[in-house]
Amino acid sequence: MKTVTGFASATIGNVACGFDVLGFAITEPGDEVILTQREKRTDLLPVSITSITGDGGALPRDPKKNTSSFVVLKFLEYIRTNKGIDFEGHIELQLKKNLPLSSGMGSSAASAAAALVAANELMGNPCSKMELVHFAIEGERVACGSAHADNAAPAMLGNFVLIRSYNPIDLITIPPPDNLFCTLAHPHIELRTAYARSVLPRTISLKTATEQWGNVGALISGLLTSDYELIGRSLVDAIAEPKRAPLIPGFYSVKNAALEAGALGCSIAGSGPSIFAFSSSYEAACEVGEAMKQAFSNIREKLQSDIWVSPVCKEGAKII
Ligand SMILES: Nc1ncnc2c1ncn2[C@@H]1O[C@H](COP(=O)(O)OP(=O)(O)OP(=O)(O)O)[C@@H](O)[C@H]1O
Ligand SMILES: N[C@@H](CCO)C(=O)O
Repeated sequence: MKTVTGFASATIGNVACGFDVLGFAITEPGDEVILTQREKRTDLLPVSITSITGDGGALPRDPKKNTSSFVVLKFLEYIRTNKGIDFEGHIELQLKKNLPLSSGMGSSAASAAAALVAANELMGNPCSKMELVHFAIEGERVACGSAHADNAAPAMLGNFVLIRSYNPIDLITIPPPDNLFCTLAHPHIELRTAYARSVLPRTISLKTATEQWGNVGALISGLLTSDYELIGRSLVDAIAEPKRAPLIPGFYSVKNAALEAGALGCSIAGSGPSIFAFSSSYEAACEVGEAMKQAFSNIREKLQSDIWVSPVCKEGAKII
């Protein structure tokens, strides 16, 4: 019997202007997946879920429906076909769900990335993280019907990750500037990614597209040159934010509070309802967090929120 624990942290997709093509990881919170290898298969499938904590009973226990176990099944198929490793035993999976569901914090991707590094370790590390990330991305299809990579890729690889192409997958990791800090405000409501995607426009005008790709290019340049002012000016989303803001009570009040408190920029984290902001020091990011929390509690709905202040995580999914 061998036991391994994988950890992967929350991630923030889109980063304002990079809808489905840009995301980054923060250092905490994150999901933990504990895998225990048994010699004998105890089920038809080689993976079974023995416990899930922290989800209030909301997540599927069927191994084909939970992202954590689904990606391990895909990984085992892959190493059998491509690496000549035919695993005949059984894997018991325990999921410690520390990330809130439908939060915009990449909850489903964190479970998948944590499970994959643990499974890879159990099997003697036959795959690189660049190989594993493909399964994590497929896990997103199980979670919300779309295999977007802007949570799964940074959950696995850390840093900022730019998805240059989906077909074939071409991922570019971008290390963060040294003094960039993220404030993440998670209001206590849920917004399902599938629904938040359904409100988006199917087509956009050339004017909107021009504005958006100008900002994506400038944001990448700002990250690579540690130009904090440019990073701030580029955090503009002309496509998703205007459509999703009405789904998040108090979105503009919280965004304005963050900017007034000195944030470089602020937008929706992934598909929401969480909201993120960047600052150029830890102290500034903490002040921004207080302002965001206060603003959520001041709106008509008086929303409670959790605040995290974090640098960008450079490590990605890991064994703990
Ligand atoms: N291990 C898992 N963790 C979280 N959600 C899972 C997991 N496995 C399956 N799901 C399914 O994914 C859905 C949650 O997905 P959703 O994409 O809305 O949340 P999220 O991962 O927090 O999203 P976001 O990318 O916006 O942060 C739920 O329907 C849930 O059943
Ligand atoms: N890019 C995805 C991220 C989901 O967290 C979306 O905006 O729908």
